[in-house]
Amino acid sequence: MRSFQFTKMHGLGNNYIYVNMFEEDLKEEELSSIAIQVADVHTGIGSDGMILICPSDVAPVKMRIFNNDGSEGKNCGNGLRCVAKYAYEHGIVQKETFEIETLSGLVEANVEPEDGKVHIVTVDMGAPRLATEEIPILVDKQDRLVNEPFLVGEETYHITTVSMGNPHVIFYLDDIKDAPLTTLGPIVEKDPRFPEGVNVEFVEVEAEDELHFRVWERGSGITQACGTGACAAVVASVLNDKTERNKETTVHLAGGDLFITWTTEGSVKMRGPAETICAGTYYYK
Ligand SMILES: N[C@@H](CCC[C@H](N)C(=O)O)C(=O)O
Repeated sequence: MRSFQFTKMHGLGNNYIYVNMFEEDLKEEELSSIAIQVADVHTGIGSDGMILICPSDVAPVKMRIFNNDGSEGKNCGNGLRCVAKYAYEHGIVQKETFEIETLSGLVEANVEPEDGKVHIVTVDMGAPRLATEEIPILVDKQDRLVNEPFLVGEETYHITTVSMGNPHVIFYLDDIKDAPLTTLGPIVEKDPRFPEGVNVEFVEVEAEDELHFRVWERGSGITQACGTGACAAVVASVLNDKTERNKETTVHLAGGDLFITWTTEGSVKMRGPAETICAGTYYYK
């Protein structure tokens, strides 16, 4: 039997098994299968997926995220806050502001320690990418998709697409309680017009600085929160003239609140919690 040490952490209930790859040595070709195993609630630990905290050539630390179906994502907002907390608390970094490498580029994290422990982290997520080829979505239009008609079956919806390093599609609803998470979510996630799949988000506008948000995540299904998705929802809401640029917007997710600003300088700043659940040894064959 083989084993590795893990820490389970969550950001607003979006929970992952974190593995410190400065100390552990998991085989590259087994990462996808290990993510599926640890995420299983019956025979594993139970989680939305697995996140690796890795050495980097260009930053003090690098994050890799695997969804609970074993697919590798390119970014994870809640994961970034937890990686920042872990890196600071475990001495991987000594500064309160530092860069984290992701598969979609570098971001900057700022931790707010109290007695050596971190509970709140702000991440400068960089600029959203809006061009259709950067989402990617296969449509004739080359520039951004904002409130564009989108046919699913016989129903026409209106969508806005945003990449925060990973793909998001936003649908607006009058009442978040009606979000068709398990019906529209999986169909749109795998729609061939999104060649890499997509994270599907439903948003209700409460006020010009307040949104309600629910998500069907690519590769993981319903989760309590999606940090990149909440950032994408704030960007989409500015593009749709529902909220204001450079003004902090409170996003109410199933697991709690995130505070997000799309700054006039271009980047999206996300502030929110990061918590440790437990740590231990995971055994596998
Ligand atoms: N929960 C995450 C996003 C995780 C990756 C996503 N499912 C993808 O495949 O792009 C977040 O907090 O951003």
